Amino acid sequence: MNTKTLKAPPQQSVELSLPAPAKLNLMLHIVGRRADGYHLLETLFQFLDYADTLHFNSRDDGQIILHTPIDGVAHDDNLIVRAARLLQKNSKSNLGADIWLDKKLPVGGGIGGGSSNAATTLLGLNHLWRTELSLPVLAELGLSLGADVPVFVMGRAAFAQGVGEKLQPVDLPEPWYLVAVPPVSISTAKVFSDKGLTRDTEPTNIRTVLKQGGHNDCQAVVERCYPEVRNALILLNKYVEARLTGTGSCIFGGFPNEQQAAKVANQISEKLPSFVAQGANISMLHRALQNLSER
Ligand SMILES: C[C@@](CO)(OP(=O)(O)O)[C@H](O)COP(=O)(O)OP(=O)(O)OC[C@H]1O[C@@H](n2ccc(N)nc2=O)[C@H](O)[C@@H]1O
Ligand SMILES: Nc1ncnc2c1ncn2[C@@H]1O[C@H](COP(=O)(O)OP(=O)(O)O)[C@@H](O)[C@H]1O
Repeated sequence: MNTKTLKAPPQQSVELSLPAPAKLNLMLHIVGRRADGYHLLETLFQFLDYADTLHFNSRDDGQIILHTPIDGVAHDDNLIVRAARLLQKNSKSNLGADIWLDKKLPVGGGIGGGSSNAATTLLGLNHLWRTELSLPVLAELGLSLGADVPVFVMGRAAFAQGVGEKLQPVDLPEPWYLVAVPPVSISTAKVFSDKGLTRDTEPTNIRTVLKQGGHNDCQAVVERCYPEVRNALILLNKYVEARLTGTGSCIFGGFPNEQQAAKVANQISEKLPSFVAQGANISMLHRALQNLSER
């Protein structure tokens, strides 16, 4: 196979291109643990207008081929390939797909790149293959791939409970965020298995969170284990109240407009890479699908 020619999608013949946006956890409380070891969370998810892009062409032979590998992730382990095969199995579709990924979201950054790639694959191929599974069915399928997949499938900013699958949509302000990317990739499983992680925050509710905010229980562990993140927080906190998203490594702060966020991004740029993006209550993926259905 000539991988060189396959690295980029064949521009003219791509049937469908869709974004796979990032998320932030504006707060993340750990309120307990299930018998299977998974943690019970309360978290506020908001999307960012900042995304990977996935390109899809359908195939008649049923094969799923991802042409753009991610370093350190085997083809068949990639959440894109796993999501495509899961949809194939559950829809009994005979079709396959050629898929290309333009990766922009940092891997292991706590902004949900892998889960978002999986959700975009489920919704994208559901559209391309005309398999017509409903969003709740796709969200349930997605949950078997990762705790974060359902929120990306549903596409609405939400207060989440359980392991992240019990979703209550919320309307939040949509500020501009500066998201700093410390030079480290963090394993979610490693943070959740840390002995020092506190797992006993009092359960709260959506109204209290919207009024009083919250914190991220993973932050203390990540600050202790990763000096890159600790130092990034010290730096960004000089300009704005900064917090970890998910299990890290990314940290973020909110601004009333793009200019103010970009100014700080510029001021820290020599020490800390970052990007600026607006918060979104409806994900870019859902806005793109809406546009398709209106065409
Ligand atoms: C912590 C959060 C917050 O949004 O995000 P990230 O920082 O990973 O982006 C998520 O709950 C992560 O969701 P996701 O990245 O899909 O995690 P999964 O693949 O399901 O789980 C990875 C591993 O983390 C642990 N895990 C995950 C979720 C959870 N509620 N409890 C856990 O204990 C388990 O050990 C699991 O094997
Ligand atoms: N398409 C994908 N994009 C990113 N990571 C993936 C993908 N498929 C599998 N992975 C695996 O999922 C892990 C978590 O990645 P990612 O979703 O970027 O981070 P986080 O869970 O911190 O938001 C990666 O380290 C990688 O091993």
